[in-house]
Amino acid sequence: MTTYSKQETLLQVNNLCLAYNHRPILQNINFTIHNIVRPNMHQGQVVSLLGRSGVGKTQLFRLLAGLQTPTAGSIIINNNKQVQAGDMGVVFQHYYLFEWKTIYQSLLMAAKKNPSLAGNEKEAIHKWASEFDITEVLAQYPQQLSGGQRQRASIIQQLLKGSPFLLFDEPFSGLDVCVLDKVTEMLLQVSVSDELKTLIIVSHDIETSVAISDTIFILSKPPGEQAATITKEIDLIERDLAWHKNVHHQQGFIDTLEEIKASL
Ligand SMILES: Nc1ncnc2c1ncn2[C@@H]1O[C@H](COP(=O)(O)OP(=O)(O)OP(=O)(O)O)[C@@H](O)[C@H]1O
Repeated sequence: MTTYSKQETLLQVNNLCLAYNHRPILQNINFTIHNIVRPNMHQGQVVSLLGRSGVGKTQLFRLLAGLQTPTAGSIIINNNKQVQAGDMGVVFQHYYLFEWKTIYQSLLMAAKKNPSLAGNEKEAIHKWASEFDITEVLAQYPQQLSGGQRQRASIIQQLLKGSPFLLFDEPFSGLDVCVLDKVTEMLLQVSVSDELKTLIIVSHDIETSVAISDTIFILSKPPGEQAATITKEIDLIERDLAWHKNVHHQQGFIDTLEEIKASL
């Protein structure tokens, strides 16, 4: 079992509710993300929110991104600040990039928003571009890129902004197996780049999410209820399933997938 400790609270969701015209969609959502520390390791957090189609994942994603106001409850980051639009780096499913700007121009705009990069924007862009293999497309426009290249460019765009939180909407959907492997590797690389970097992945891809996360939260509707809530938290570290490569064949991994399927 890997040695680790859970330290300060990075994000706290308290009794979050959302309703449209008095129709409840999300009810009393509560969860906490802690800073996970392993001795001599740079280790961020990778958390997945899993749920069936239509259960309310996109609504929860929009609330976490600060793009939607809850009907009740709160999302607190940095101990006492209510989350607002712009606090989190948001990677949308369709990899939003400025179509009329080259990739380099878009990345430069993002880097200029990050005061800690002042004067070093160009170096930071080239470092991430080289690390994620998009150097050769920096001078091109988004429509000239493949889906995988667009995805990497839009992740780098958010990384350059420097937010400690990165929120991903369905990052694995529509990817072929080879690209999927690259994307999961890239996300893990991002998570170890900084101890306080927190990746929150909203997805319905159970297998990929379990393979790369340290914690899983299940969003589902309890029997007889109209609205969804977090019905289960699975600590993959406790199960010794986090931070291992090739975890797919372990019995604990297979059992966890079955458990999640039964809970959705
Ligand atoms: N603007 C809106 N007004 C009223 N109801 C809405 C609105 N937006 C979403 N909903 C409802 O909220 C519920 C959850 O939708 P949401 O898009 O969050 O689901 P999801 O889990 O992301 O689904 P999928 O995985 O299929 O994208 C649905 O019943 C939907 O009809």
